[in-house]
Amino acid sequence: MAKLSELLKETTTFLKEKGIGEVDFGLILGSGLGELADEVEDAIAIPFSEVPHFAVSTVVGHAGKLVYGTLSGKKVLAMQGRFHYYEGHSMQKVTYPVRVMSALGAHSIIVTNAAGGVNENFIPGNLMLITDHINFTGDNPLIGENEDEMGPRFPDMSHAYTPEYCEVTKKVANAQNMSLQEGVYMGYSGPTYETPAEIRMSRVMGADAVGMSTVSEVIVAAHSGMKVLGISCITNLAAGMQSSLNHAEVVETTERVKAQFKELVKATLAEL
Ligand SMILES: O=P(O)(O)O[C@@H]1C[C@H](O)[C@@H](CO)O1
Ligand SMILES: Nc1nc2[nH]cnc2c(=O)[nH]1
Repeated sequence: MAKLSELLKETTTFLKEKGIGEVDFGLILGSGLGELADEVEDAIAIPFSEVPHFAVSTVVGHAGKLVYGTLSGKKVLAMQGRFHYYEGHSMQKVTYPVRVMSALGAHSIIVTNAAGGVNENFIPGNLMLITDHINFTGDNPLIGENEDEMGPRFPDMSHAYTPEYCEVTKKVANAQNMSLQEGVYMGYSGPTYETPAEIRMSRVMGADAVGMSTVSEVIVAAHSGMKVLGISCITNLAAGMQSSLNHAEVVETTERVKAQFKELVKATLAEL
C-alpha cells in the first residue's frame, strides 16, 4: 500500500495546480451547514469526485465540494459536506481531507455537525460549542502503522478542542447576544440513530449530544498538531426524547438556524 505521505503529495500537487495556495483554517461543514462555503470570497470550487484519493459524498445535505478562498480575512479550505464511516469508508479515508488541510499548511480546523441533543436543557436549533468528545465509534483512524512524520504514535487528547478557541467563541456569542450551549459530543458509527436505551447510557457516560462524524476528524487533527474549534447544531432531541427521528428533520433544522450558525462561525473566525 502507498504511504500516506505519497498519497498526500499527489493530492496537494493537484490542488496547487488548481490554484489552491496556503491554507490557515480547514472548515468541515456538516449536514445542511455547507452554505457557509458560498460566502468564501475569490472562491475556487472543486468537486470531491475530481480530487485524487478523495472519496465521494453520498449523503443528502452534503454538496461534496472543496471550496478555497478568503473568509473573515483568513485563507480557508472548506469541505461542503464530509465523508462518514457509515458510508463504508475506512476511518483513514474519512479523515484524509484533514491530512490534506494540514499538508497545505492549515494550523487549525473548524469542524461542524448536525447532532441529537442528549442534555435535557437543549432544544432543537441550539448551537453547541464542543468542549470534548467520546469516541464511541468502535474504531480509530490512527490504528495501523504510524508514519512518524505525520504525528506521534500516542497523541495526547487532553486539549483536543482548543481551550483558547472555546473562550473566543463564547465571547463572540456573548457579544452578539447569541445563545450558545456547550458540551461533550459522543460519536457513534451510525447509520442507525440510537435507541432510547443507548441515549440513556450516553447521558450517564457524560454526553450532551450524539452524532455520526467529527470524532475521527478531530483525532487526526490532534495527531497532526492542529488546533480545533467544534460546533454542533442540535437538530433534534435524541432518541426517546421525541417521538421519532429522521434525516429530513435534521436538514430542516439546519435550514432554520443556518443564518445564526454562519454569523457565529464568521465572527469567531475573524477573532482567531
Ligand atoms: O455530517 P454530520 O455529522 O453533520 O451529519 C449528521 C450525522 C449523519 O450524517 C446525519 C444523520 O441525520 O446527520
Ligand atoms: N447519531 C446521531 N446523529 C445525529 N445527527 C443528527 N441528529 C442525530 C442523532 O440524534 N443521532
